[in-house]
Amino acid sequence: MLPSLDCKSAALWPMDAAKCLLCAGEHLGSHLGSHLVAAAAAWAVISPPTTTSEMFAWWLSMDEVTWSYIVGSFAIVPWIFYAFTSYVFISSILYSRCRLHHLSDPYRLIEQLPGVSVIKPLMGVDPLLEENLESHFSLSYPKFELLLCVQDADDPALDVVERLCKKYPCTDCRLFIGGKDGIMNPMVHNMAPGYNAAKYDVIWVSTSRIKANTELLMDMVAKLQSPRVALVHQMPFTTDQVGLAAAVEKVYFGTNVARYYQAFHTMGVSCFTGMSYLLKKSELDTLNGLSWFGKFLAEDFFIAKFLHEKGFRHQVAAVPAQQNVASSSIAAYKDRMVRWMRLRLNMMPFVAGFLEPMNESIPLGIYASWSAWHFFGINPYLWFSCHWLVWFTLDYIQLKGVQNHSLPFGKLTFLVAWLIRESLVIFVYFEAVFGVRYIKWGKRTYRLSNFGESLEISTPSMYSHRFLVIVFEPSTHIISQKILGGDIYNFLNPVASLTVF
Ligand SMILES: CCCCCCCC/C=C\CCCCCCCC(=O)N[C@@H](CO[C@@H]1OC[C@@H](O)[C@H](O)[C@H]1O)[C@H](O)/C=C/CCCCCCCCCCCCC
Ligand SMILES: O=c1ccn([C@@H]2O[C@H](COP(=O)(O)OP(=O)(O)O)[C@@H](O)[C@H]2O)c(=O)[nH]1
Repeated sequence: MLPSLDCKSAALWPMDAAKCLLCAGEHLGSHLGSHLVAAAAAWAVISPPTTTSEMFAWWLSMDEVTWSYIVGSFAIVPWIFYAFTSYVFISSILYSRCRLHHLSDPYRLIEQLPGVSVIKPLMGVDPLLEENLESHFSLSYPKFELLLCVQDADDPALDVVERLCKKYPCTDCRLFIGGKDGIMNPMVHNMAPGYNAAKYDVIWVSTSRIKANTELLMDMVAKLQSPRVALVHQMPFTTDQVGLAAAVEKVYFGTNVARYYQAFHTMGVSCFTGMSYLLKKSELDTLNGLSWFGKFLAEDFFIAKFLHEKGFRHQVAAVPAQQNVASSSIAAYKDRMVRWMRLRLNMMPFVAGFLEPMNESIPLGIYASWSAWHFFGINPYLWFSCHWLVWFTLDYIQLKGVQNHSLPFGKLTFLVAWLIRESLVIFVYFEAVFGVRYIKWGKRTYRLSNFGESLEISTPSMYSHRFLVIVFEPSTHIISQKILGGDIYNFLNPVASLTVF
């Protein structure tokens, strides 16, 4: 039964009036019918609520003042994000202009350059792998060794390694094949024998994508000399490659990543990506050595965390890391972003799950446009357009600062790549959230839990039963139910979905 109401005492706009109409409806017909009649009448006869507070108050039968406080609190949040984002934009643009690309002079700081053990984990071949490896073989640093770690004996990277060993017979170089048993993280598994055999205290982990040069190594070595510093890392960036996918990658690393990387550095917060970094082996060994970090998938995050907790500072190298790969595609870029996002979601759920997306241009723009309308009555479309224009312009300035010379593409390509990057974030986020525990890297899928601290190799049975899909097959006109043989990652990936169906 519907609550009975004294219709005469109604007419307190709009809730009571609606209830009164509901009451009238009760006398007229069926239960559901009465609700519909009442709702339609309330909207048709009485003018609908005009402010957000009135609307919520009306919907949820709550007093309007309480709702206006609640809605007002929500409307303030984007301005806090704006304040933070403004700091991030300004500090990182200034950082790129004033600190980045300013090399330390090692000879001024150090009398004798220390030896460096360079560890290169290798798996598979990219057309530019040889160029990347050669840039390490040909370093003119006075004392270094190359520790080349190849995943398994039939990896095609071995041919490239053999060719370069013959070409540079004077380079101190050793080869390790097959990794160290019992280590989950595939990259650490691969690098462990090289790390254990290193003869110098300064270790440089330089992944296969990285193209190196002597100046950047000198700069990193100089920065590592302070007794308070145990880790020097390069901010990730890319070399100049042709194609839209390469432009999207450059835009991502040169805008979004650079912004956080540099701004957090100015705040003393470590933002670290483990694709190219120098560390003191003696200090990592007091934390049980590199192999111990192989129990995490995000070894870089935990190395940085534990060294920081030991009281060490981290330094950012003057030169951004030059990821030099030819075989990039937007799908591969998206998959990498999903993998990284899942890692961050496991390790920092609140930061990656809420703060990070809320500080992306589209969600923040929509939120702030509503807030500007709520507080000041500003047209939300106008606000969003201005918001995007400012964001776009600042990103362009940021990218130019990180690039430090002319970009390999024009403004129109930048616009297209930027739009793709900003829109893809939303898909990446949702794909990462569904199936957040499962991360595919190298040849395996892993399952993470306990804030990224527990890691196990995932078997198909652990996730194959999770998604029941209704399939319509046009050729036979049959509607059937199928169990998806993978996690939602496959479901959201159009290419994989086609294969499954
Ligand atoms: C009030 C608003 C607050 C906004 C806060 C926004 C927070 C944004 C946070 C992070 C964005 C930075 C993104 C940097 C790129 C990260 C890349 C990444 O995810 N890397 C992971 C995987 O690394 C690879 O692992 C394999 C290895 O071989 C590869 O070479 C690696 O690249 C990596 O594991 C994760 C690193 C996490 C770094 C983020 C640390 C940020 C900490 C921010 C703390 C924020 C506090 C905010 C306080 C206001
Ligand atoms: O199973 C694997 C996966 C990766 N790697 C190496 O780990 C490094 C980082 O891999 P990738 O570029 O895939 O990581 P990302 O930078 O995308 O996180 C590279 O040198 C790879 O050769 C490895 O040795 N074994």
